[in-house]
Amino acid sequence: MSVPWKIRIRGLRKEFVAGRRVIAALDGIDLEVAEGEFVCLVGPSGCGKTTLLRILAGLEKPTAGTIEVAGSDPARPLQAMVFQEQSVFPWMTVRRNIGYGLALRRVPRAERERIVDHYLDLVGLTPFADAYPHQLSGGMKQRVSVARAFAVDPEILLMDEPFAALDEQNKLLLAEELLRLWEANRKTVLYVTHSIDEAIHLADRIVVFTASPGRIKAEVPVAIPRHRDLDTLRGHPAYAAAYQRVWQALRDEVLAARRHEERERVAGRR
Ligand SMILES: Nc1ncnc2c1ncn2[C@@H]1O[C@H](COP(=O)(O)OP(=O)(O)OP(=O)(O)O)[C@@H](O)[C@H]1O
Repeated sequence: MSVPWKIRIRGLRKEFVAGRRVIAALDGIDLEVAEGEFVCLVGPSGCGKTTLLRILAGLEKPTAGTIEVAGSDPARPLQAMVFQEQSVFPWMTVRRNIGYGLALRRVPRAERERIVDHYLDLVGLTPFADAYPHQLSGGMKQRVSVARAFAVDPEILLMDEPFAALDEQNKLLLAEELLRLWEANRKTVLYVTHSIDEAIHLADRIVVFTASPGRIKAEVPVAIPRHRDLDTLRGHPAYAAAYQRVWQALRDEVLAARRHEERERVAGRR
């Protein structure tokens, strides 16, 4: 049976208990993401974006509500996650890092090598296939992480500020490469970023969260055709409109998050 959504979230609430305090991280999240859609999540610090990805990755349990991921093929992993911090294995070569998930899934060696070669080529790391992570730049290591996530062909891809630690120019290049990969292989992606610019570059739809506890404040479709080219993107009339809508929704929430953090500081909880 086919469903119109790939991810469906209903009434999601997540609380954490820290000592005698209960922290509500997410509250009343309802969200549907279509198959092959690229959705960016933006919101003030601490609004629960990472928590939402971790719940989708099965690393946290919701306090209330439901999360469903429509799986089309039981042989494929449900999700793969790419984190901000470099999560490549330092003792493995680039080739073995990219093939790691495939080896875990016992994909036969010849098939594994074929897939790894394909992604090495797509992320431009073929000449570095036998290098170790300490021989690579930060941007190259993140390319390895992204290639590893695509290589296992997950139903959905969860990306938590994957390029945040990189300098601006590398961030732009990596975002372009990610789009190239995604356009060749339209996965359903949930991508967390603090950058409105990056969100408009990447997303079909931007979901703006409120300050903690995170609720959905606005959903902004990005009506800019693909293939999006950085040279012309910012001059597109829909760019300014999307930027303004996201920033208007976000501004008050960032201020609210800042006030909350100041109160916590005064109370000595930070
Ligand atoms: N394991 C935990 N125990 C207690 N509180 C937690 C835990 N994980 C997250 N929180 C709290 O839940 C809230 C949401 O955190 P989360 O990291 O999901 O926010 P975020 O939007 O990803 O923030 P940032 O943009 O700064 O990365 C925060 O108040 C955080 O302190």
